[in-house]
Amino acid sequence: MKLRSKSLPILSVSLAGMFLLLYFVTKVFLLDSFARIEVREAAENVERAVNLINDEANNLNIVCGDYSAWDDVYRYVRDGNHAFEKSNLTAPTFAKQRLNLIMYLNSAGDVIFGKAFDLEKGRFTPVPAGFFRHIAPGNLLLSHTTPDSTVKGVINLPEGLMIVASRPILTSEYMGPIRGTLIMGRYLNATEVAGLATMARLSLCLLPGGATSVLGEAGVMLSEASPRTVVADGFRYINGYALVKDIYGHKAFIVKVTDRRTIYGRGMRAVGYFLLCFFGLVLGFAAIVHFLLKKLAVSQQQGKELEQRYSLVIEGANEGILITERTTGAIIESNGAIQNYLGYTAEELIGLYLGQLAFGDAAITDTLIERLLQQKREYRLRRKDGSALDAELSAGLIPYDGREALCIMVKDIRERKQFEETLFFQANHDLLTGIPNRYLLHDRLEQALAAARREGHIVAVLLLDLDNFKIINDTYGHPVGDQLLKSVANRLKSVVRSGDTIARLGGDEFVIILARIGRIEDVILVTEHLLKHFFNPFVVNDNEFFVSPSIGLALYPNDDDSAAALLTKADTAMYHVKDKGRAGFQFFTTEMNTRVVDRMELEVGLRRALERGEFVIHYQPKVELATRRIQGMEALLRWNHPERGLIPPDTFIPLAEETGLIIMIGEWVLRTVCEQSSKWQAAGLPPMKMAVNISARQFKQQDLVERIGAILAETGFAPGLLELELTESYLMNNVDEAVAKLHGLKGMGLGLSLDDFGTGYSSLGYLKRFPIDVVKIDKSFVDDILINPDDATIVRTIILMAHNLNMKVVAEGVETGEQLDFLAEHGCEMIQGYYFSRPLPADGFAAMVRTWGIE
Ligand SMILES: Nc1nc2c(ncn2[C@@H]2O[C@@H]3COP(=O)(O)O[C@H]4[C@@H](O)[C@H](n5cnc6c(=O)[nH]c(N)nc65)O[C@@H]4COP(=O)(O)O[C@H]3[C@H]2O)c(=O)[nH]1
Repeated sequence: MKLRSKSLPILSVSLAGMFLLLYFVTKVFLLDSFARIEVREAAENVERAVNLINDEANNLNIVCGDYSAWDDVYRYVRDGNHAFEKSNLTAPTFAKQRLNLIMYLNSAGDVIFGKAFDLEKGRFTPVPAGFFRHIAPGNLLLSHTTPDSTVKGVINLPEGLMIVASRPILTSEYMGPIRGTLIMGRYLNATEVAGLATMARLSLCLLPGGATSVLGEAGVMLSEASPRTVVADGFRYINGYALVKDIYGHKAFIVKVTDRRTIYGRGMRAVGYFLLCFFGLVLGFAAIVHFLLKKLAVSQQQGKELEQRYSLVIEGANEGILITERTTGAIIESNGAIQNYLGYTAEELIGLYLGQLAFGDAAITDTLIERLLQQKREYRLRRKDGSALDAELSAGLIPYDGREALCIMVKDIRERKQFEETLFFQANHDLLTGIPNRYLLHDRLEQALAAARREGHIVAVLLLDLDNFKIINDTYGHPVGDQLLKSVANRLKSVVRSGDTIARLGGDEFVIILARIGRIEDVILVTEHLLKHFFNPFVVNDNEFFVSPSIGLALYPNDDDSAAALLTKADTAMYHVKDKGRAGFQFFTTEMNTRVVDRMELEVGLRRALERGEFVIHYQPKVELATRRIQGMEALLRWNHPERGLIPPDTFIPLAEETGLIIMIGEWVLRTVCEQSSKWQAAGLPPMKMAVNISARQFKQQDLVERIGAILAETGFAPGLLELELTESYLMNNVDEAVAKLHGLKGMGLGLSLDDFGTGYSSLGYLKRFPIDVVKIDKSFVDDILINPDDATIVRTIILMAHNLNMKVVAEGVETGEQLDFLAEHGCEMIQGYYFSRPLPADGFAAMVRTWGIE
C-alpha cells in the first residue's frame, strides 16, 4: 500500500481515537463535575421543599397553640358555650388562618366542635369521613398527657393529604388539667403546593407515598433508609425526591422537585462547542497532513524517477563521471566508464582524493577543483597500475544528499592526444632520424638562451656537417645514405647530455645545442669528444664508412645573443673548417680559436712534458708559529716549458685533470718528492714533513691507497713524514667512500690535511667524520684578515672549530707580519706564505733550511 493511501485509515483511526479520548476526558473531568454540582443543588432544593412543608406544619402548630391555651376555650370545652363558638370559630377565622379543619374534643374524646371549611368556596363542609379514624380513642392526635405535648405533621386522608397540628386544651397560662384536644388541619392540596412552590421558586409536586414503583430508578433508590435521592431526567431536567412520613411514621407522600439542567446543559454545550471546534481543527489538520503527504508522495515518486533517470544517465554515459566532495575532492561516486579508464573498482575509488588521481601540480586538490570549476582542462590522470591517462576534465556543482558536491566529467582524450603528439612530432622532428628538426631546434635554442640570460650560462651552438657524405650517397644510393644519417644521429645522441639538443637541419647538416655551460673549456671538451666518436666507422649494410665531421661553433653571449645569428655564425665557422681541409672544429671568433689552439698545444705539450722531464717541484716551508721553525713543506708542481718558461700549476692542472694526465703526473710528483726527501736526508738535512696535493681525479682512483703504498715502499719514504693535501669539494661528493679511503690512508700512517678550508661546503657534520689532522685556512681569507671583519671572524671560527675537533691549523698565503700577529694571537699553529718564503726549487729550499736551522 502506498504511503498516501495508508495514511488515510491511520489518520482516521487515530483521529477517532483522539476524539473519543477527548470526549471521555471531558466527560469524566468536566461534565461529571457539572453533574455533581447539579445533584447537590437538586438535593438542596428538595430539602428546601420538605422544610417548607415542615414550616407549614410548624406554623399550624403555633396557631393551634394559640387557640388551645386560652381560658375561653378552656371554659367552652367544659360548658359548651356557644357564644364562644359564634364569635371565634367562624368562617373568617378559617379563611384568615387558611384552615380546612378545626376540631375541639373534650377529655373523653367527644367532639365539642368539629367543622371543615372549603377555602376556595368559602363555606363550611362536613368533616371528611376519613378523618374520624384519626380521632378514635387512643389515637396519637389525642394522646396529650402533658401541657407542652404537641403533635404535628401530615396525615393521609382519602380526601387528600392534610397538615395537622394537635395541642392539649389549657388555660391561657398553659395550666391544666388538660380539658381536651384541639386539632387543626390544612389540606396539602394542589393550591397549597402551588403556593409553596411559588414562594420557594421551585417546580414542586407531591406524589403519593406508594408511588415508588412507578418512579423507576428514583423509586428504587428511595427507601426509608435513604429518603432522599436525585435522578436526572434526560439531559434537560433533574429531579430531587424526598420521602416524607406522616405523623405515625408511615410513608405519606413523595416530594418531587424538578430543576432544569442549566449547568449541565451549559457544560454540555461548552464541551460540544469545544469538541466541535476541536473536531474542525483536527479535520483541518488532517486535511493539511493529507495534502502534505500527497505532495510528499508525489515528490518522492518524482525523486525516485529522477534518481532512476540519473543512475541510468550516469551509468550509461560514455564519459567518465566522478562525484566528489566540494571542498576536499574526496570521491563519493563514480560510473563504470571512469572505473574502466582508471582500472579501479567503484569501491576502491570511494574515498580517494582527486589529487591522488592526477599527476604533477594537479595533485594539489583545491587548486585543481577551482581550476576545473572555471573551465575544462586537460590533465594526466594516474591509473591504478601507475600508467597515465590523458583526460579532459570539466566540472560543475550539483546538489547531493543535501549538500553541494562536484560532478566531474572525464573524457578520455588519449587518441586525440596521440594524434596531436604525432602531429606535433611530425611537425617538429626529422622523419628520417626522429631527432628535432629546424623548427623545434629554434624553439629549443630560444629556451636555452632565455635560461642562459637568466642564469648567466654559456650556450654553444655546434653546426656539424658530414664530410664527403654526398659521395657516399651518390655511390651507395639514398637508402644507404639515409641509414648512415640515422646512425650518425644515434651516435651524436649517445655523446651529449640529456639536456642538450641534437637537430637535423636537412641533408647532412646537424646542429647540437649545448646548454648550461659554465666554462668555454667544457665546450672544447665536448666537441673533442664528439670528434673522437667519429674515429670509429659507421656500419651500414655490412659496409664500414668512415665519416668525419666539420663542426662550426658559435657561443652565447660571446658571439651573439639571438638564435638566428648564432646559427649563421656557427655555419660560417663550419665553412672555415671545410676550407681548412675538413675534419675538425672551429669557433666563430678568433679569440676562441686561439684559446682552442692554445689548449690543444698545451695538451700536446702536457702529454710530452713528463717524457721530456719538463716538470719541476718547488717547495714552500711551513713554519711553526710558537717556535718560528720550519716544521715541513708543501710540494708545488711547476712546468718548465721550453718556450713559455715556468708555467704555474693553475694553468695546466685543470687540463691535466680533464685529460686524465694528472694520474701519471701525480704519481711522478709523489715519487719525486719521496726521492728528494731521501736525498736531503742523505745530504744531512733532518727528516721533514712533506705535503703533497692530491687532485680529485687522483683521489677517485679505486686503488689510490695501494698506489701510494707502492710508491712509499718503492722509495723507502717513511709514511709518517708524508702528508696528503685534499680539498673538501671532492671529499663531499661521496662521503662514505671518501671516509673509507681516508681511513685507508690514515691506516698507512699518512698525515691528512684539508686544503682551501672554508671555500667549499665546510659541513661540520661531515668534517667530524673525516680523520683529518690539519686544516689549511685558504689564502683568500688570510688576504683580508685585517680589513674585512667577516674574514677575521671566519678565520677565528675555523681555528676554534679545528681545535675543538683536535685538528691543527695551517694558514696559507701569509704575506705580512700583521697577518701573522693576528693568526698567532688566535692560536693558529703554523704559517705558510711569502712572509717566510716563496716556493723554492729543491736546492734553494735545502739552502734555506740550512741557514734557518731545523729542530
Ligand atoms: N700570492 C701568494 N701565493 C702564495 C703564498 N704562499 C703560498 N702561495 C701559493 O698558494 C698556493 C698554495 O697551494 P695550494 O693551495 O695547494 O694550491 C695549489 C694546488 O692546488 C695546485 N697544485 C700545485 N702543485 C700541485 C700538484 O703537485 N698536484 C696537484 N694535484 N695540484 C697541485 O696548484 C695550486 C696553486 O699552486 P701554486 O701556484 O704553486 O700556488 C701555491 C703557492 O705558491 C703567498 O704568501 N702569496
